[in-house]
Amino acid sequence: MPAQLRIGTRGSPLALAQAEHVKQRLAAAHGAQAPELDIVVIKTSGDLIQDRALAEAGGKGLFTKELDSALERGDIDLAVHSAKDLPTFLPQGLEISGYLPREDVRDAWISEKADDPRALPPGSVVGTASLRRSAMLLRLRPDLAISLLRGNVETRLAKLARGEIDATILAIAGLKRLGLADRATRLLDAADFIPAVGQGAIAITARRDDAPVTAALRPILDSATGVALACERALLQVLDGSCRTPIGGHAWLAGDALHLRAIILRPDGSESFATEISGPHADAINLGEKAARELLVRAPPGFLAG
Ligand SMILES: NCc1[nH]cc(CCC(=O)O)c1CC(=O)O
Repeated sequence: MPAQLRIGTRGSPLALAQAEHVKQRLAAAHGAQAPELDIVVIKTSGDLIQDRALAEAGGKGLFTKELDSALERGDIDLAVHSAKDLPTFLPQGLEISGYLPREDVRDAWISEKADDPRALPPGSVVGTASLRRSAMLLRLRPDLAISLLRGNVETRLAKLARGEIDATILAIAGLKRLGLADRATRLLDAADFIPAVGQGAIAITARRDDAPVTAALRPILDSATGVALACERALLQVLDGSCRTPIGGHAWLAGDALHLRAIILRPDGSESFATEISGPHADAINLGEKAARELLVRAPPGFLAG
């Protein structure tokens, strides 16, 4: 057991809450033998960039690059991420050690104007920076206006409170971790509002060759979440969508069977392709890849180019 574990995290309130959660889990799992646990905040370029075009140009790695470097340099021993924000590929020397047990994967609808997207008055403005949420909303309600809404969860809720937008959609997992679950007006059914790959799961990355850290993490990691995430991430990897492609993917275990629901959409919601697939959990990666290939065959050429 290492004498000390430095837990790297971004500095947003959600990231800090997740790092604190990991720290508590480690403390509880190791009891009196627990190493000294220190949270180390790392500033990432994604936190500094408020402009969506720039953020898109940088891709998802924007939120993880500095954490990766800190791990590689040995400034931290593990890094805590929202699985949803992890890019498909990590630098060579790093790996996903695993995931904490997954939270509720669903999206939460938040609005005082209507308790469901279908009931919102025509032409209402919904704030979201997520292409997936925007495309799924427009699929249901092409008349709605989407307002780009960057910033952390609190910023978004403040814009809603000031009436700058009529509704927003956020992951219930994030709201729960921030103690804000009571803001949710309703939880959207994951079967027709398919969550993002990784939504609701906290991932831990570490150096690939760091056996003591990996061993210290083992008791807090959840294998069922690992199976579901391996499937979802295989889907994403084969789809290889640009960061401008709306993609939903949700896998879950029921007994020994693994189920996967996946969707790709045009950003304006005018066209979408969805699939559902099941199989033994040992085939997690194959199932994800198979679903992705099916979607690629059905969609017209260039669909994923955005
Ligand atoms: N991209 C931002 C982000 N990354 C993870 C979460 C929520 C927590 C989760 O999905 O695990 C959020 C905010 C949101 O989508 O509402």
